Amino acid sequence: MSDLRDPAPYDALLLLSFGGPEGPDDVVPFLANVTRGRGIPEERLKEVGKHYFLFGGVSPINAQNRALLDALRKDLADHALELPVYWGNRNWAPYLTDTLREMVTDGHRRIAVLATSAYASYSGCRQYRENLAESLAALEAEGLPVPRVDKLRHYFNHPGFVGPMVDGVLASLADLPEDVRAGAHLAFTTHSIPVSAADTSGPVETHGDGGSYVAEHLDVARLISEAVREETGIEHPWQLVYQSRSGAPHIPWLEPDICDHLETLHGDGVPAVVMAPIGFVSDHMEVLYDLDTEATAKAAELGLPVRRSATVGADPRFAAAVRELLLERAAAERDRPVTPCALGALGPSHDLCPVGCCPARALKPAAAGADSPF
Ligand SMILES: CC1=C(CCC(=O)O)c2cc3nc(cc4[nH]c(cc5[nH]c(cc1n2)c(C)c5CCC(=O)O)c(CCC(=O)O)c4C)C(CCC(=O)O)=C3C
Ligand SMILES: [Fe+2]
Repeated sequence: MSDLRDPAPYDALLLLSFGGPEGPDDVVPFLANVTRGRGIPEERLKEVGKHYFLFGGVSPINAQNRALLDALRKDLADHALELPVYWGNRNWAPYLTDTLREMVTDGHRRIAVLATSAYASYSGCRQYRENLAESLAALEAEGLPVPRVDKLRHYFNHPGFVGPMVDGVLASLADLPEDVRAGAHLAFTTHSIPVSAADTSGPVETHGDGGSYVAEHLDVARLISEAVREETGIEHPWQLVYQSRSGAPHIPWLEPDICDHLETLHGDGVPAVVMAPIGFVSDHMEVLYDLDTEATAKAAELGLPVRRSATVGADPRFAAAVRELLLERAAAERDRPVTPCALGALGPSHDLCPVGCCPARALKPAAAGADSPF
């Protein structure tokens, strides 16, 4: 087998996600799981609960993950790779510990993990690694074998992630009324995080200089806007903005918020805006509520035409990218030479988070990093 067709040493793939409620009775226990020990104000929780109830208590994230599972299984089968794919979540069923227990019981010992979070940050990377460590510790306490888990690198700049978003922005531009299309601005949005978390995101070398989180998003935004310009011949002005802020108001988070940004653009006479949620792998509740509901209502109030571009979701190009990431990492684990695939100025992200990468407020064991206890 050529080096890039052999999944060994991996014997299974785990899709690791956030999880979300599947009905009204799930909403409060789900939010309790998410916020365990995190000091999110009561007011904010009530508000976010309302967002879920507005959609019948059902988060879109689980259906998105089921579709991605199907796409991954199809892609692997189409490439004659017999690697089983499992799914586990940090905050709702199927829970990560239960899935890992099932994987170990099925005989798997060397697991590649794809997290549905493309960028470096505490919330998007280390928190997933902490949850992996907790689940592995639970298996150990049950007397079960502890598998080795390797988290696949951040894929924000992989062509299989960027390409579908370029198509999404082009489709949204085409959907705008013709008279405002050429003047449209692109507003790339991502989850706001505390400025202190942004500044310490990624490896220690990037800390204090704004961190990896913002740099990675800026690279993706630039890649998408350049590809759009190449396709349309028009240079649409763009900016990276934020959404879904939580936490106490006196703590600084990344700004501006998308709604304030829409107001500013409207005040500047901008005729239309495409909102591109590059920070989200699929249509999460943040996309459905904060953009499609709240920001879209804000734009209507201003009389500003807006469109929200598609997330990557279960695009077959993304499924293929996951296979490529796995095969590249498998070859690297076998000490074979590989050239990791990445676009943009930052290059391929690290395979193993170094010590101090995306630090937590309180140090906890984290798996799949240089200082993993497993
Ligand atoms: C960077 C980032 C991502 C992207 C990376 C990734 O995808 O993981 C992400 C994803 C998600 N966040 C989600 C939901 C929530 N996040 C919360 C709270 C927070 N998120 C934060 C950051 C992020 N979050 C932060 C800094 C907080 C503050 C509290 C804390 O420091 O922990 C809260 C509590 C209430 C609130 O504050 O909003 C909820 C309910 C869902 C599920 C949505 C669905 O159901 O479709 C998803 C995919
Ligand atoms: Fe990290």
